[in-house]
Amino acid sequence: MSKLEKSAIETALKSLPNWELADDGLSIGRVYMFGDFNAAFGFMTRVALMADKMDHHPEWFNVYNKVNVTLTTHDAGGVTQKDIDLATFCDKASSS
Ligand SMILES: C[C@H](O)[C@H](O)[C@H]1CNC2=NC(N)=NC(=O)C2=N1
Repeated sequence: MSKLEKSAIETALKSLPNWELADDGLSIGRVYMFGDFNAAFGFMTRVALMADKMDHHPEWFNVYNKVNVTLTTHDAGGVTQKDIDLATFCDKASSS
């Protein structure tokens, strides 16, 4: 899958308002806050199952109720449609 141009990433992020393009342009990221660790880990579990189905895995960091998610496509060396699709799923999974 090929790397998206910066303008295409910015267009896609209009539908993902809490996501930001990293300064180096190579990844997108978002911080999620949950009520407690149980809710945060439930989110991570839902995303992990989908990520494995997609064969596309997040870089993330969890402390208690906070999850920092970074998405990039290593194989392409930047952001691809797979990152946009997984970010869209993360947003859905964060409210289910
Ligand atoms: C062999 C396997 O398909 C690849 O290594 C997959 C696994 N998961 C991946 N996840 C992410 N985020 N980027 C990749 O390029 C990637 N590649």
